Amino acid sequence: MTMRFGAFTALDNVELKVKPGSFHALLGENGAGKSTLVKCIMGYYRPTEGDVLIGEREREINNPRDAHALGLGMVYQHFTLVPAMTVAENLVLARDDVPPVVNWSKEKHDLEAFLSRMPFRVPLDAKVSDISAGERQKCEILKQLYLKRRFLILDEPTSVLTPGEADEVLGMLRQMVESGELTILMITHKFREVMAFADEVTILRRGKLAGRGKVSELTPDDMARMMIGAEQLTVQPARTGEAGTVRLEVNKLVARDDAGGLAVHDLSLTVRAGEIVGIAGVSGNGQRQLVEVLAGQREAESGAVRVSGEAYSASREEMRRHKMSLLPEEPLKNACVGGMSVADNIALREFDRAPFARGGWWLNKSAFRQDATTKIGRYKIKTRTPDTPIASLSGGNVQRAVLARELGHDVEVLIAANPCFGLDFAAVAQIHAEIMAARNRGAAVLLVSEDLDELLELSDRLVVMFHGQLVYETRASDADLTEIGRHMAGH
Ligand SMILES: Nc1ncnc2c1ncn2[C@@H]1O[C@H](COP(=O)(O)OP(=O)(O)OP(=O)(O)O)[C@@H](O)[C@H]1O
Repeated sequence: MTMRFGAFTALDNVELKVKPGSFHALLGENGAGKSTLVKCIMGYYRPTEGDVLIGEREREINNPRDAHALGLGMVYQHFTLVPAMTVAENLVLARDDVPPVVNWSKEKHDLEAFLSRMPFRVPLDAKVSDISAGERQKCEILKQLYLKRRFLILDEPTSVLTPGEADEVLGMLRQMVESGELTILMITHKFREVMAFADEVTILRRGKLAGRGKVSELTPDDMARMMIGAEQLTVQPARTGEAGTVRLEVNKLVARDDAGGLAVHDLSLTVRAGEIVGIAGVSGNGQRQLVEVLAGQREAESGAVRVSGEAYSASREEMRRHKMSLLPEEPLKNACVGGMSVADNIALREFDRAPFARGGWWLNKSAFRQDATTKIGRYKIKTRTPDTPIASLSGGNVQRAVLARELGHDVEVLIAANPCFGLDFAAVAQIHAEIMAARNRGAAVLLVSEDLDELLELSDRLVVMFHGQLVYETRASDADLTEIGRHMAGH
């Protein structure tokens, strides 16, 4: 299969073979072409050249409906269920043949019968907004099975799950594969998952087939080599220096969520210069709203934030004065303008100052482009040109572009929310190294993450957030995982 976007070749004569009744992993760096390949299979894109064969027969897949009719289904990284509806409503209404009047008692009866054949159960009458991330992902998978799709493509299905939930969901899928009910193609960045659950692996590098084989005959090192070729991994600097004075101070902060519920409740926290404070917690416990208040994207109801001793209201001028940087989650949505170029997005913080602007209004576009070109090189952003719209970059490369903008200069306060979500291991190594280097240079870092390993690796101090409050605090070096897990679950 070959797929060109204009003059750019995203997939170059790639071959992928998935055996029936197998669990196949698809690996590759950010921008390697994984999503493009599966979108071609699912009929979202029409490949420039190449075919999809199912059971050795060439098949015409012009749109996702054709793919569904052939039994192909896709589960995404983010949830697609309607939160305000029940699980049963979500399942029934996803069908192509929903009758104009639904006989719910019959449908429920049929659903119960369907569930009794499945290796895992979900609460049919619960509202999707009330169930955990693990249960939601199980529902997404059940929905595909309910719609009679027997070849499932999973695009990083565990990135919103805790390691325990991920193992549970993948373990159940593995059982279904072993019993011959299902075939799976899974995009992932986690070698642990590949080693534990997959039979075979295909590896892409820069749009080309870089390797494939049986997982039992490969080590994570072999796979990493095929993924990155001769590129060098960034080495993480050692932790140096002691924490200094308080830089960021949050005092009795109260903030509400969009529905008016209390999301952040009387929260107080300090972060010192040269210190990384990690916030652990299951997503949905107020972390997002806390970061939004610090980023100036949400009004606090009460409480105060101080930066370097001064009152702080998240204005652009204050952020500039205090050298604050932000790495929010979902960077394309929260930190970029999708239709604008990579260069313009990189310049968003500084565009109205010299050398990018003169007299406050004349914008020097060539200065934008020059600065962007340097940062594109330094942060290894895979983009055709600095003028390419940022929305057409792969997810990992959007993240790198935001990183280049936010960390490409002096930083005194850094607020990062799930900064490595969806990134390949080389990018994770680079971002972790950048965050540690900023800390070592004296920045105060607040790191919100759902990845406990990341928090333990980077933090000096760790706090647990539950129901909008900080319920536990420990030095990362003394952290006890069971204790942290207990507090994350609210016990
Ligand atoms: N609609 C599009 N228009 C132009 N270029 C695109 C489009 N979609 C993808 N690309 C380019 O194709 C390349 C492969 O992107 P793709 O999303 O397939 O990567 P990926 O391996 O899934 O990466 P990630 O792990 O970051 O999700 C990238 O360089 C991207 O910029």
